[in-house]
Amino acid sequence: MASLLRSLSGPADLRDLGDDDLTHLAEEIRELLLESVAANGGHLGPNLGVVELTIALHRVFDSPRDRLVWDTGHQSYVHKMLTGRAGEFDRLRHEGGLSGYPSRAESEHDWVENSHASTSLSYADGLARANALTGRDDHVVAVIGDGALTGGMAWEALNNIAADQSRRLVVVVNDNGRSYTPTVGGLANKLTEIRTNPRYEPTLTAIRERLTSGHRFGEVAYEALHAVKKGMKDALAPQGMFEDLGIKYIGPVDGHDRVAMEQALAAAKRFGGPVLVHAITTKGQGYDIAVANENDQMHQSTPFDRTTGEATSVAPAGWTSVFRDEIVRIADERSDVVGLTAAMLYPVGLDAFADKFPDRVFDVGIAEQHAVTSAAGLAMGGLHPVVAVYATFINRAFDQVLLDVALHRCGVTFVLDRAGVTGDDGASHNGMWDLSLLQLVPGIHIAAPRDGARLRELLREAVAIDDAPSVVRFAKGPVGEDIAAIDHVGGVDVLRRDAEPDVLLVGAGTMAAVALDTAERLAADGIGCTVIDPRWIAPLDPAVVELAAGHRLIVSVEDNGRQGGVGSTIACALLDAGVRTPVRIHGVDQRFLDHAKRAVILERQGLTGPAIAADTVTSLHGNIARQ
Ligand SMILES: Cc1ncc(C[n+]2csc(CCOP(=O)(O)OP(=O)(O)O)c2C)c(N)n1
Ligand SMILES: CC(=O)[C@@H](O)[C@H](O)COP(=O)(O)O
Ligand SMILES: [Mg+2]
Repeated sequence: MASLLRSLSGPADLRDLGDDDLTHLAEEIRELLLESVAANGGHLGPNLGVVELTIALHRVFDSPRDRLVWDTGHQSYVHKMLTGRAGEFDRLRHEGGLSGYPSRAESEHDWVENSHASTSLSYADGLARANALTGRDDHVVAVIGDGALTGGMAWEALNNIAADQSRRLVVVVNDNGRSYTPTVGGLANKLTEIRTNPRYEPTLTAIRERLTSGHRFGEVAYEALHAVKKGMKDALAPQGMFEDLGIKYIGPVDGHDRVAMEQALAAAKRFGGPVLVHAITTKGQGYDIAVANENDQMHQSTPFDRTTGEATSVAPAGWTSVFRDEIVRIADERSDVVGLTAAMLYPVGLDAFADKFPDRVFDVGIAEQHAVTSAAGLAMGGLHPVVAVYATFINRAFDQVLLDVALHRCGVTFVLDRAGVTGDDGASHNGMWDLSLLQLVPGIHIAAPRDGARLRELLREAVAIDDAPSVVRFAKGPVGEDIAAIDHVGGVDVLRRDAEPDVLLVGAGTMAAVALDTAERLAADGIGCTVIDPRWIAPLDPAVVELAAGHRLIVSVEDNGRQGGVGSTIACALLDAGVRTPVRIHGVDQRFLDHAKRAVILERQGLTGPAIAADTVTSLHGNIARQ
């Protein structure tokens, strides 16, 4: 790591640095970002885009007295470097190393760990109210991206923030025009209009040329004009949207011009009421390969080669690619099928569908609640929507699934990618709640495919359901080899059947492979098993209860929280049927998991063949002893 960055112990040290040092510091920060993300993976584009903005923030405001809240938090690496953690970036996103998001355990400068977008303004509203009520005259600053600003919560918060003109609350909109892909919607269009106002640039250039043509004074005069640059933008690019709300607007400001940013932030700080600073930045700034990357400007990178920007290891085909291909085949056959994404067209695999049928895939911005209820409207209008989101993000749209889709018996299919433990992105990104939440929804159909073949089958079965919500959920990462069934009982696939089996192993989704591995290990101990994959978690197939009755122990395995998951459902069904076979439920502990690789967390959680086999032997002997 370079020297100046190493010399900083905290944000206060920034205030003694001169312009040249600060310019050099920005270069060192970009070098460390490239070095650490190339080695470890992470959010390169977003962080390269906020280097000057973050330096300016920490020079104008006094963290942690002044609270700085980062929306989504994926763009907080620079903040971490400037708050004493630059030396830890060699272990970025490593287990026990630096988290890729703010972390209260890491620093007093960090406030919000939740990586779900559009929450920062609500936190800021609460913090500012608390300051007012407790007599603190400190500032609250929320940094929110243009993408996160398309989330409904952000506007609920702005409505409240604007209600009280006495609160010292600064909203910094980091407007780079992108979520992963370009940000969409009317708001985005307005921001783009402000950002690219044709009248502003030529006028400013003309003034710059006139002032600096040939004499020294001109340069000084132009520099002095620097501070009023924003005023000219106000005049030339009217900013009514926010000021009509009652929030003072400052900008647009060049987010890579640290001096301009500091002047705008200082003006905002002096303002003493709710104020919005509109910073214009470029995602990937300083690394041309990122800036030029059309898909996502290296929003989220796996380890890569800095000279080419190419991933250093090519991951095997993942679940998403199976979905990406099959949904296009389905769309070919069914013109009523449409797709919805919440600003994640490529990550959820709807890009091929959108390429072939651009009028049938809708990007609604980071607005999952809207996506779900809009899908209900699409279904009422005679279409069959497929809403593709990461499993953890469906949490915030639970009420919409329950009362906008299911209550009206709308045929909407939810494809939940990244279901189960994801690992690297910390507690709020694990998809460990969807089975527990969605099994509460009356009439819902939930499928958990065990392999690519089953994903294709179950996706087709799901889109054929036109009178209820259907869900297909699958994990992050590579999809294993297809696992053929050797028999079927009702709608349940039998994957293994030993002679005189003692144990019924129920493997849900990706855990079917773990269940088979467990059975192999138990067989070596002379314990026979039947291994089944229910395919549909909800409604639970009665065959599971029938099969359970013929065994001495039921062992369920799932990549979901234990509370209210598959195992709970099976145990409840056995109780209801008066089947007294004991049940062992293997799932994810119901707690927030620190970041680590998915495989490491699954191992820690005992969701492996060896661990489950050992527990089964103990339980079986225990049960034999009790009977
Ligand atoms: C509720 C929710 N949905 C989706 C995501 C996935 N996601 C993470 S960052 C991001 C784009 C954020 O764009 P923006 O707010 O403009 O920040 P930028 O990356 O451009 O700095 C998305 C969609 C999320 N974190 N939270
Ligand atoms: C913050 C953000 O962008 C997350 O959505 C995360 O990066 C997803 O990562 P994966 O797409 O690698 O699961
Ligand atoms: Mg953005």
